[in-house]
Amino acid sequence: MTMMPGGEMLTQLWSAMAGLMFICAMFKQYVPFDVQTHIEKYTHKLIALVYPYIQITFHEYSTDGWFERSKAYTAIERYLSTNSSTRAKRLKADMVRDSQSLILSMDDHEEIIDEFRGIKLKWASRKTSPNRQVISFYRDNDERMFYKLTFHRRHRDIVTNTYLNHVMEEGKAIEVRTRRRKLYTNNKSEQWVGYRRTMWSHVVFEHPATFDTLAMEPNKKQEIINDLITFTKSKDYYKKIGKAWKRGYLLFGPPGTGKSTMIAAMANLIEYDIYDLELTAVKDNSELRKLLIDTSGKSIMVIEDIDCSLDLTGQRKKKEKDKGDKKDGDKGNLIEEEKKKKDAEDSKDSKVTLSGLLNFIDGLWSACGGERIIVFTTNYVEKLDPALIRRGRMDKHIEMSYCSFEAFKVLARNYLDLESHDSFETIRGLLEENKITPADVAENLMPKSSEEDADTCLKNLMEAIERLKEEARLKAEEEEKAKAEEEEERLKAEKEKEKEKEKEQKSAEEEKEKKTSVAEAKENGVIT
Ligand SMILES: Nc1ncnc2c1ncn2[C@@H]1O[C@H](COP(=O)(O)OP(=O)(O)OP(=O)(O)O)[C@@H](O)[C@H]1O
Ligand SMILES: [Mg+2]
Repeated sequence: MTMMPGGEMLTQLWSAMAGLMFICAMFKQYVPFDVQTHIEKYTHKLIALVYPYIQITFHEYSTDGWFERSKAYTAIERYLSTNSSTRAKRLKADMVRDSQSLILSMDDHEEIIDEFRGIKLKWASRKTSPNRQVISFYRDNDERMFYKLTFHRRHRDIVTNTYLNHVMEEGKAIEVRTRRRKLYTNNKSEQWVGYRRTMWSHVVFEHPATFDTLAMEPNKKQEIINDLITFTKSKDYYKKIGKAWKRGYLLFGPPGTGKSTMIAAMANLIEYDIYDLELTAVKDNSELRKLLIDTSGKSIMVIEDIDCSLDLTGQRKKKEKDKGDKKDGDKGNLIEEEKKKKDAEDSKDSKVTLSGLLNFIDGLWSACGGERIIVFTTNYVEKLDPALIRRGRMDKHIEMSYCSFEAFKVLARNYLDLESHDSFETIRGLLEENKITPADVAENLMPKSSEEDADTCLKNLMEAIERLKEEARLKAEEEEKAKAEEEEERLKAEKEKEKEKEKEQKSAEEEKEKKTSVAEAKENGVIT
């Protein structure tokens, strides 16, 4: 046998390929289309007889031209991004929408071998050639990507029943880990976001609060962390007990005690999106349901100041009354008040009822969309209907209260990097005697200029607490005085009343006497 020189062999290969391509072109041009389809069909059947492999394709966009990127394709992309980045030689880097980091995936026409329970599976990334006869309104690039999975037919069952599920779950988990979380809020009407109409609009959620920075009793904090983590891992448990995978938290306490901060810390801990539901902007119960259906899993649904949004009887509250109630609360925040006033005006058009809200929390629809946490916040827990906050609806009631010494220590560590200080004991005493919110403590601990150091900030805090103490004393005195005055007024009024009564009695008696003497005179014949 004579060996062909390398160059000559290559030339022959090229000419053979060119010949094949020429035949293909002729075939496509001169053989009628239906004959071509027949020939293709039988060729596939013939190949299937001798070729022992099964192929599954996953297209990036579904073939009916719909614009949504296939969820399966996205999950596979993420799954392969961890596998392919170590094995494939050519990778493409992409900043995929909603992701916070670069995604490395197989480049076009690249292939990798994955292994699952000893089975080898081949993933290939391919591109369909553009169909020039179809005019696309949406995408300027008609090339469609797809993944092709090839495996031996004896593994059909394990691949279709187990492996593909594994790929989807892994892919989704990677997506959750790498995605940017979102903060949604509801609008008054639907609008286009990307390719679909929705009532939610969103921004990237970037709140820095964590449970480390949250000032609270350590035990209570740990209990909440454990509760949240257990919840996220309890899919099978909830299924077993036949309960929708959701959990309700009621956060209550005075303004500035960290309720909103806690929600941000929760979302950061379990990496969920937040849906901040503005109930006053929801037209009616059916719109509320629509909003619920339009949320994704792994989300925290928040309704802030629930007492201001819904009356217990199902009718909206008169804001003026509410405003009066809040006068003695220390929520002196004008902007907040303005906002709430506006909400109250808006709420006049809203017909969401208490039963609508209860349905929203644990009706049949509440189970759709995967795991969900519902959080209500309120400053006045006693005003809420017991039905709304009963266990099972709001599973965990968390009181956020005034700053304790333990909570202060967290703030001192965060704001001043202090673990201990001479003044801590004095501050402990002051905090035990006085009610000051963590928001006020935090404000005093924050240096206001570069000259202010930890000592100055702690001094500021102590002075602030002393001032508060003095204010509270004066307020108490004033209240006492007002009470005494009120009592005096009441006594005076009572006396007046008594006098009036006596007077009336006296005149009645006089009248009676007069009548009796007239009668007697008549009887004696003095008067006829
Ligand atoms: N427990 C806390 N830990 C850390 N920071 C806190 C805490 N409570 C309040 N703060 C600080 O005070 C600010 C206001 O707190 P936040 O908005 O969470 O209070 P809130 O309880 O939601 O009040 P409101 O009832 O008025 O909505 C926050 O920006 C945060 O910096
Ligand atoms: Mg708040």
